[in-house]
Amino acid sequence: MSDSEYGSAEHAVSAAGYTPADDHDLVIVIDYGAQYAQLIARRVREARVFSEIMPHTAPVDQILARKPKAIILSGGPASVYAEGAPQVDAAMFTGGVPVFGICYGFQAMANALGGEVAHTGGSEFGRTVLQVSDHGRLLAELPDRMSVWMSHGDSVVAAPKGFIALAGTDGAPVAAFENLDQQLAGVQWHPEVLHSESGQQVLERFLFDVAGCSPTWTAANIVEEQVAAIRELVGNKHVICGLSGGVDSAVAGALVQRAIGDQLTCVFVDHGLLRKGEAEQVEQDFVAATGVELKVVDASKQFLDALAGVTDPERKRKIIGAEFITSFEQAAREIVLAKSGGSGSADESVEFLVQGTLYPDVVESGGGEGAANIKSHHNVGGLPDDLQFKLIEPLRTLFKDEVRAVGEQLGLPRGMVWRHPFPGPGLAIRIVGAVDHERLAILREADAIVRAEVTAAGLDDEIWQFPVVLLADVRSVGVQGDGRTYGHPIVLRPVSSEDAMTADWSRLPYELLERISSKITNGVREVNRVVLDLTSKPPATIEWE
Ligand SMILES: Nc1ncnc2c1ncn2[C@@H]1O[C@H](COP(=O)(O)OP(=O)(O)OP(=O)(O)O)[C@@H](O)[C@H]1O
Ligand SMILES: O=c1[nH]c(=O)c2[nH+]cn([C@@H]3O[C@H](COP(=O)(O)O)[C@@H](O)[C@H]3O)c2[nH]1
Ligand SMILES: NC(=O)CC[C@H](N)C(=O)O
Ligand SMILES: [Mg+2]
Repeated sequence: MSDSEYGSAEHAVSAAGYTPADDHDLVIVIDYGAQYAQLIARRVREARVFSEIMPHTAPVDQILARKPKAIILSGGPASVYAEGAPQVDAAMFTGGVPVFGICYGFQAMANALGGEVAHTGGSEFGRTVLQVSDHGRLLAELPDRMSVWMSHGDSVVAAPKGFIALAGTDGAPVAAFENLDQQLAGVQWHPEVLHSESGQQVLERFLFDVAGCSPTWTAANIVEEQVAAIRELVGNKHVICGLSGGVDSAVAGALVQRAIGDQLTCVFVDHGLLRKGEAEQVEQDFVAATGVELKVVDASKQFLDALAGVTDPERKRKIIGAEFITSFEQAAREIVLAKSGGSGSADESVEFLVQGTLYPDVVESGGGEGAANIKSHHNVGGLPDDLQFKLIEPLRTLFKDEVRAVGEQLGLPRGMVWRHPFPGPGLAIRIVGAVDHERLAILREADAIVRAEVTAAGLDDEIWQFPVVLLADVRSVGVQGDGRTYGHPIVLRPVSSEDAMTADWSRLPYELLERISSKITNGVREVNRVVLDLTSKPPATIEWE
């Protein structure tokens, strides 16, 4: 992944992505292939310091050119002494910028500065007891013994010269160190995961007491900053916003509306892959709350024709990404025609498209080196190469919970801000197999039953998202009304999450599951079996495709 995809200053100019105003500190997380790089960035932001991720392949001068107030080196799968392992350029430690190493980053720092890293045979995975020998500044006022989360096979056996070792575990003789003169520190454990006792405090000790960062940033800051940036970028041009009824586009649309008022038209594409009642909801909720001009495009025939017979998830995603843009282009032409009284003159063309793209969409769409491409989100990796619009994506560096904070700041209704996410490709990626009208009708019915039951049980706020999936190419034998049936299974996939980067399966009450199961098998033709997905993310993802 290139650093511009991770959200560098570059796209801020071309696409009005978000970079914080100069008066906020920036902390760069260098990603060594960690599972938790996003989580580190989120924790730093929770400490009210803006943070972005860059790949470990970025040259040091490029990193320093962004003028970070501090750098954090993430964990990673490699061994520092293995051939081809990513190394830290020693220039990272002499640029006058404080650096904090976590796990692999800690080992790489030790290795680069003359300490010793070895495979001691004392691997530690999961909960581990840490004994503090010297609190130093990094662990000041924290308990002498802490339960921390480890995931390593290598250990630092000798700290580099000038460093003070602060703590150890059975498997890691040096589990934390600091060098205050050079503003360098590191820990073997993962302070970013919730299972690590005092994890957030350790990060904050580094940010504030070692690195001298100031806690000035909040997601709400972006309202003011983005409104000004968008106004300047757009001038008097007309802008369209892809509005889905979901949280992200509602917040992005409301933000842009605040900047440019009626120069904005929102475009809702009814692609025929929506859930029951969804189209109506967009009109009722968003238009009522904001008074924005809304254009509804019925493109269901185009989408379903283009998807006919397609079973490969990535192909579905690319087709949907391209069809969305075709719909937006068509809508833009019609809007220009209407505004110009039929003349459609060139200077009234629509140059900009607003999308509610979030940081996880960008990170997960990956590609290139560094992060793997898990799935192409229709609004990032699924975009066509010859895109005619310039993109405005004011939420491109934010996580979901941060977007919700911005939505509340903008005064959007609670029900809209806290709505469960629904993916842009809609039910197409919840039908495992080819998509057609009949299968969509089956899934739509089952999904409506699930949503009604969850709401009736008062559990909407407990569950982060609840995909309902149709295994359209799987059949199993059932017995219904004393007769044999050969129907499809429906999968229930309720999850808890904070930001969709990781998730756990929701422990729902058996009575609710039972009600859902019997209502679906009684009420939905073609379904004779209901199953529950008990997988966290990772190893699975939330959606099935
Ligand atoms: N039916 C649609 N019509 C127009 N634009 C859409 C539609 N579905 C998705 N989009 C665009 O794609 C973007 C990404 O979709 P995504 O589902 O991630 O976000 P969302 O729908 O705004 O929020 P949420 O994640 O809460 O569902 C949206 O922000 C929106 O700009
Ligand atoms: O707008 C979207 N376009 C997409 O192409 C897309 N794919 C997944 N999702 C949503 O992203 C979150 C993480 O999903 P996964 O765990 O399945 O990757 C979950 O909230 C998914 O619903 C999408 N949203
Ligand atoms: N999680 C990590 O960063 C692990 C670092 C290194 N691969 C080890 O096993 O020790
Ligand atoms: Mg959505």
